[in-house]
Amino acid sequence: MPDLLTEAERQELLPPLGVAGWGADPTTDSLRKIWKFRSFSEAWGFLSRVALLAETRNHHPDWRNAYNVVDLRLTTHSAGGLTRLDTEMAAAIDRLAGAAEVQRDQTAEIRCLCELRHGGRP
Ligand SMILES: C[C@H](O)[C@H](O)[C@H]1CNC2=NC(N)=NC(=O)C2=N1
Repeated sequence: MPDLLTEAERQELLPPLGVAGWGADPTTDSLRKIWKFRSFSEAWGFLSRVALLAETRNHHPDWRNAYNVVDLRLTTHSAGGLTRLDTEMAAAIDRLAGAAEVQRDQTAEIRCLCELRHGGRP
């Protein structure tokens, strides 16, 4: 089983991920990132690539997809928190996202293209 990150490892590994738009979800000790793609098709392409990566690494994200938005969390369930599997997977996922807008404020409501139908401004 992978070891939980030590405090020193967190201080080394997490800040660069923060710069890349990953947030720390304190309640579940996980990394979270939210992408907004130009279409559902692009979001689904990304999900497919991440799914294949997850299978090859046997390490799986917890995620939600609403139309063009992907909201993804990484944690190591068996260890009960963050391990190197998560930080390494976060970096690998970043290489798969392509052209997508990152929603950095994770406290803001998630707005997807579907709201256009209701007169919203995504
Ligand atoms: C049996 C199998 O190795 C485990 O269930 C794996 C699969 N994928 C996993 N993914 C994640 N994120 N955490 C785990 O603990 C985990 N465990």
